[in-house]
Amino acid sequence: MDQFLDAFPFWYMFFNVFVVVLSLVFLKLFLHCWILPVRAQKKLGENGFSGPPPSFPLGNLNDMKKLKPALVMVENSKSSIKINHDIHSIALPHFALWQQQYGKVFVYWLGIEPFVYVADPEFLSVMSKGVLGKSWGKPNVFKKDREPMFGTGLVMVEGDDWTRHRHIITPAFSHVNLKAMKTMMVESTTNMLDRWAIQINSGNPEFDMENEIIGTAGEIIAKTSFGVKGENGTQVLKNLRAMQFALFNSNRYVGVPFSNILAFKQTLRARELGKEIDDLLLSIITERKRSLVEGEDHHDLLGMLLKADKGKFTATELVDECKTFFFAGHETTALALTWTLMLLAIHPEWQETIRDEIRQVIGDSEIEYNKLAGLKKMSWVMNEVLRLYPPAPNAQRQARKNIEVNGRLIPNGTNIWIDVVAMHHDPKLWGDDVNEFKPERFDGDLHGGCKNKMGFMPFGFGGRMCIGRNLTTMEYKIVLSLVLSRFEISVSPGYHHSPKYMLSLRPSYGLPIVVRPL
Ligand code: HEM
Repeated sequence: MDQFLDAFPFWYMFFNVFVVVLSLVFLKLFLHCWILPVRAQKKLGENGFSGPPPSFPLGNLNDMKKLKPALVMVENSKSSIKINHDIHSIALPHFALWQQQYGKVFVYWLGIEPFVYVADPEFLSVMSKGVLGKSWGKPNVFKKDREPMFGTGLVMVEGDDWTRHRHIITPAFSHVNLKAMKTMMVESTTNMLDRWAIQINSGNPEFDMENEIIGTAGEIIAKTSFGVKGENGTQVLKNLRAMQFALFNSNRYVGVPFSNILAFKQTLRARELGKEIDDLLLSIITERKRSLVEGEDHHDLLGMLLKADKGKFTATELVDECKTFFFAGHETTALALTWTLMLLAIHPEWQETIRDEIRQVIGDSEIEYNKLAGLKKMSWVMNEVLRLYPPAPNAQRQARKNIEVNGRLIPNGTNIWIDVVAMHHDPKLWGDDVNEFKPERFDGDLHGGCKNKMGFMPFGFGGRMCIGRNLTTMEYKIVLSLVLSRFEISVSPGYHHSPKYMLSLRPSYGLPIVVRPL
């Protein structure tokens, strides 16, 4: 070997450079995967953050995977079905267990990423106050993982970029603009209900409501975001759903070094679909820009953005915002409606109350946007559903510098995991009836009587509160009004109540509902 290297000085030099580069790569990996996490763990420990002991390289992922979501007993008697809504330990058993051991604020690890778990609204309100609030970004580990879904859309951007995006996008969600979307929502919902009527007439009154509503909500969000018309639109919708499936219907190890290689097939598939979606959306945007010059109007979010934007967004940013609207607004709204149908199906008295209100406020005429605000009891029901079954069951942040909260230092780079389900089901915040379906708790109280205002946060908190909440409320009220005006619903005996966490909070086995025309 030495003779070979002496004879070939070039190879000798190359070998040396290769060894140095390889050593540097190993050193960087060692620093990133071992030294920094160990240092972070030590610092967090010194600041009083304890938690379940992590192992390398999975952190606490194995403990989390071991504790599987359980099935809740559904009491089925002749007259009624009783369902237990105490779901925290069902959907998130690891957090319920660790909370008992370490309290409402503790540290756990996703791979080599430390997460401070927070289920204490007091802690949350201190950490998100004023200047402190600006010190938080979105976890890099999720930005990378969800890049094909959100890119640099509003959900993921931070700092000055976030201010710019939010400023440009906010007017698109104004009441005037939302009003123009009513027809699209009524049209898609009526098509679904007409299909139901045909199926019931053919002798099959049972529907998987999760499927039904997700399909219709997907169509609505695609129409209201970027106009789903034509082949391009339908293809985008299909690809968007396939990408979400590729990313989240698999066993992935977020936070574990090289986990992308472990889930190579899914990652590749998501990237391929992402590329196709980007190309399709780009062609829709180019076409829209052309038709805008010709004075054509489009009453969807993209149309409104293009009109207001006047070149402030690049084409890539517009593509990312369209994807963001779809992913942030599609399943969340669909699941709010799905859980509502489950709860109303087991509470026929509330079906009747809401139906009366619809008769009084809307009557037999066509739904008008301005009348939706008058559906007050429906708003209570919506809030109560979002409390018991929040479609966005957590929020995450990452410290962009060393931050002190209540005298405890959270080191730069530490992630925060806010457990919304835990806070929404905490008897100390809501009282002994916390797990009962009681929409009237929101009568005259936007926080439903919660002892701490931060304890109820279905749409997030602070400046990053959901930008689509008015759109969602409008869609929710339109779909529910149309459903309850034509049908009454009950839960099928085949329903298994087992809410599970998969990005959103969803039924594990669908939601079979029996539908009867009124
Ligand atoms: C029931 C329905 C919905 C729920 C429960 C929901 C929930 C949330 C939550 C919790 C956040 C804050 C996330 C965080 O702090 O990290 C958020 C942000 C966001 N939501 Fe929604 N959302 C819903 C519907 C929608 C709809 C219909 C759209 C758009 C069409 C939308 C678009 C967004 C966007 C763009 C953000 C990021 C806002 C920002 O960071 O400035 N959401 N949503």
